[in-house]
Amino acid sequence: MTTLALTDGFVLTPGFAVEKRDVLVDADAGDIVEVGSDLGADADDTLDASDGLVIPGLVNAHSHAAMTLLRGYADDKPLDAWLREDVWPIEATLRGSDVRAGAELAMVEMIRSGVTAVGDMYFHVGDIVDVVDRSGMRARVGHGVVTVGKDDDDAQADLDESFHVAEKFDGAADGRVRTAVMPHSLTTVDEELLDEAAERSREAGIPLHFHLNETPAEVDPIVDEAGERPSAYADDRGLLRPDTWAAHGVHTDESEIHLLADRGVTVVHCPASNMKLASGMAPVQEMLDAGVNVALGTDGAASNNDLDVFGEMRDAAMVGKLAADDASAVSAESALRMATENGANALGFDSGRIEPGRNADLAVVDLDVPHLTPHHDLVSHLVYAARGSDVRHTVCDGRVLMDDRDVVAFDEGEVRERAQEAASGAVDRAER
Ligand SMILES: N[C@@H](CCSC[C@H]1O[C@@H](n2cnc3c(=O)[nH]cnc32)[C@H](O)[C@@H]1O)C(=O)O
Ligand SMILES: [Zn+2]
Repeated sequence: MTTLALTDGFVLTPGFAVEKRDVLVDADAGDIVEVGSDLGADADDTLDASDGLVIPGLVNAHSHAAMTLLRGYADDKPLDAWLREDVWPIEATLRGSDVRAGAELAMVEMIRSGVTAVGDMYFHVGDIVDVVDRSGMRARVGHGVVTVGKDDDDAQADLDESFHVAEKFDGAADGRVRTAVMPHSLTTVDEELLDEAAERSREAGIPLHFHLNETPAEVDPIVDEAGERPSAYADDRGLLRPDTWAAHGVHTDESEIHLLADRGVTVVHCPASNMKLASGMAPVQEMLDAGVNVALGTDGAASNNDLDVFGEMRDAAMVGKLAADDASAVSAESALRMATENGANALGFDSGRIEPGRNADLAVVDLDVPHLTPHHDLVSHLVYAARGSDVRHTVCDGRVLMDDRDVVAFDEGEVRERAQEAASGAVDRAER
């Protein structure tokens, strides 16, 4: 066993107490071995966590990582117009090498801000898997299926591709990559193909991920045509299961909240994206009260516009209070739980809590800065005052991905250059 000790820091316990401890990790197995005192002396390697707080690596449960290429390309528009007029036309020009460049930029950005696991829906998934593998991160990935506007053969082929991708890449990167089948949404995939997605994925034991109730335009047509709320429609298709995680859940009524809770579905709250596209406010505190597993996601960088999950925690807490007209709604503790344990549950990873036997997915936040002083309550600081750039070290699966703000796997300058080139090339092709 090769061991790594994170020494001399404070550690966030599963109960969200903060204790002065070392964390000993099995770098081969990728697990946490022990949380205790004086564990550095016998370890093969050490990572200095002094003046730092060791937290579970954050989980970005809904993203389109390669959309970093479109950051700042089209802003200040609502979802439907933004997708149809700007995003989809330029995405149509993206090649595998572009998606790779965008994913590299995303992984560097996420590692720098202490994210160790991401749920990602996109295309050219093989390229994304390759980048995840090299980055050292953990991911649950899938091919997003859109069937509206396609003939039957093309629609079927897109769904088949999602299954092909899910089967081919599951367990890649020494098991750090897991997969799911990902119909884009209930309104962009035809009913029969949603039925097929549900049935085949259930038989094959593959999880499901889709956008749910992001805007009224994703709700009203279903209510009009099927005569029921979208979550009931999804349930009739067999899409609501404990291994389902759905993004957004903004326009979700009380009956749906109880249905989602009952079926064990995770809802990924994406507060920045929901604010920026003016999609609305998800009933987060109501979902938490009903027992829904609520996680956090950035969504793509083109609707956020960064991949900093500290920002999502703060936004979730702030806007959650505003929407509930209650300053006690979406507490710091619940926002932090969403970004750690709940996110890990959503993606099916044994991470999100610092205790022996769990995945050694960790981040060390530098506390030695003005905006995190004084130390009344470090959970409060993580949610209300910290930002991604406060992360000093990132560890995933027992390996150091960022050491003292130096991302190990990538040359950041080269990554930024490749992303800039890919983005410019895509714009040229889209506007030609
Ligand atoms: N196979 C599909 C791609 C689906 S990937 C997932 C899609 O979700 C899109 N997307 C990004 N953010 C959002 C959002 O907030 N709501 C809905 N879709 C989004 C993203 O641009 C991407 O096209 C195709 O060829 O068009
Ligand atoms: Zn999305």
